[in-house]
Amino acid sequence: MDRPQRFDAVLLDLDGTLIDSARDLMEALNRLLAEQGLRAVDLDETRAMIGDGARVLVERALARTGGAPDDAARLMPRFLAIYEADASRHTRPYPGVVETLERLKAAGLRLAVVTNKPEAATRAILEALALDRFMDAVVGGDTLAQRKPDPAPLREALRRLGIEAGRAAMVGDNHHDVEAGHAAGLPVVAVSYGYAHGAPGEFGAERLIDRFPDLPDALNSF
Ligand SMILES: O=C(O)COP(=O)(O)O
Ligand SMILES: [Mg+2]
Repeated sequence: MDRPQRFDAVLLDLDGTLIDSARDLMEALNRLLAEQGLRAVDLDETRAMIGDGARVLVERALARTGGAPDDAARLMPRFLAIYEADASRHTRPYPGVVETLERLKAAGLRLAVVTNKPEAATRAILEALALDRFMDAVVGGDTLAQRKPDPAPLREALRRLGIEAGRAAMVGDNHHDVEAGHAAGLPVVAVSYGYAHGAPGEFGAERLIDRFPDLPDALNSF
């Protein structure tokens, strides 16, 4: 691909955009829930709860299974220990992600992950899946005090890349990716295959793609 005229950098959401991580998150949740004497959640329930960081994931899982959502804060260290010990057993990049990231880098774009997943787990997964080599910056859900939909993590990624908001695009699967992107002054490409809460076509993103390999054309269409 040619370097898109409008962009020098692309900020990328992780879960539901670059990687399908639902099964490892479900298995970690189910170990935690079993320890609390609560029922297991299935994959569809897990997908519907991903997207607002680990703490909200645990809160939602407790609420759904008859536990006390208020216990989430207390249970976080245990959940993260379980999840981080085995975060990439089943987690894989979506089809065409590796090849597409290669194309974006070859076109001279700088890339950053901006995710609500805690940074330690994010870095471990990126390394395990050999995606870390593409990333010029990584901002996790606990890197700053704010997380998406707050624009602060996107601004922090741009600062680390040395890129102005006007020269970057955001890519993500959820409404908070669109909100954060717009609040930071970035156009947004939404993906339709992730863990969206609602219809991705209705989030107000400038472009909607059904496959990650459609991203270069979407970026070139601005
Ligand atoms: O950890 C989560 O809830 C998901 O994170 P992401 O979709 O922002 O990558
Ligand atoms: Mg996501």
